[in-house]
Amino acid sequence: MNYIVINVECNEELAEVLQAVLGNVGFDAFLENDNGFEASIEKALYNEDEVKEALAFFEEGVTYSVEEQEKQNWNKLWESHYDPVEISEELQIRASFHPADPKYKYEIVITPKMSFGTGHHATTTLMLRNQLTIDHKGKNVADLGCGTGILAVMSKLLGAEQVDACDIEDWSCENALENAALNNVDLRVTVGTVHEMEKLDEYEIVLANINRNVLLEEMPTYQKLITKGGKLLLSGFYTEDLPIITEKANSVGLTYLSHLEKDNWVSAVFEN
Ligand SMILES: C[S@@+](CC[C@H](N)C(=O)[O-])C[C@H]1O[C@@H](n2cnc3c(N)ncnc32)[C@H](O)[C@@H]1O
Repeated sequence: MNYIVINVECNEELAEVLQAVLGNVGFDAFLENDNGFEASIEKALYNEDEVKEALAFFEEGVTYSVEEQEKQNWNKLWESHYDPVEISEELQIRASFHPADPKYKYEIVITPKMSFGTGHHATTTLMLRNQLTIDHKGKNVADLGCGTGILAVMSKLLGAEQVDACDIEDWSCENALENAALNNVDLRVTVGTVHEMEKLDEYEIVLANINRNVLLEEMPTYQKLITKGGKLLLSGFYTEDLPIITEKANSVGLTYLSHLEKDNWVSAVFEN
């Protein structure tokens, strides 16, 4: 399978914004470098006009080039650039080629490949930080849009009993299972959306780091998936979208509890 990779040269501030813009037109893997970042998308999903239109607004201070790459090359590139990330004093995310660091209570080892969820993106960081504040012991957890499976693995490290994960991309599901094995935990992983998960079980904790529109559309199903008193952790949307997300959550019977912010991204906690 081939991928379209856009190499964007810009400053750090713009990189955050542009990654979000490209995320909205389907790009789902981002690799930062000294001059900006690279973003990739499966070739079949790439729409050149849509991308040109999205980037036209940012002509000043941004240059970019587009190339086609094979999946394998992208993975090699990723590995050579991947640094460990400290999420909190307790938690570090690293690759298997980095040494373990005993100063952390929790470590998650990730081989990211093409999937989103390396710990480098603000939304992943915020979800993990929210998870660290929630009691997972003995609970059933669903991770919707699992990417690398990083949040699902975290749930297991925090003592969850059963963790089910799903993603619409089959390569993410494969990668989540690979990462589960790297961290010596068991996950059940399904290709598909929350509608597949509905058939499996009910959950005391539901995690969904996807995007604003998907969250708004799927919110009624999230509510049905969560046991009474259970928690819903959401991310993938900006600070200015917190009111509309909260309004939708309230309309299906979920109560806002708290939220964290980083680089204009949010992760919010709701209760059923
Ligand atoms: C922002 S990434 C989050 C990855 C990981 N959970 C994390 O927190 O870093 C969103 C993931 O959701 C997947 N996705 C997009 N729409 C989805 C949907 N409706 N249902 C399930 N997964 C979806 C994408 O393929 C992508 O892997």
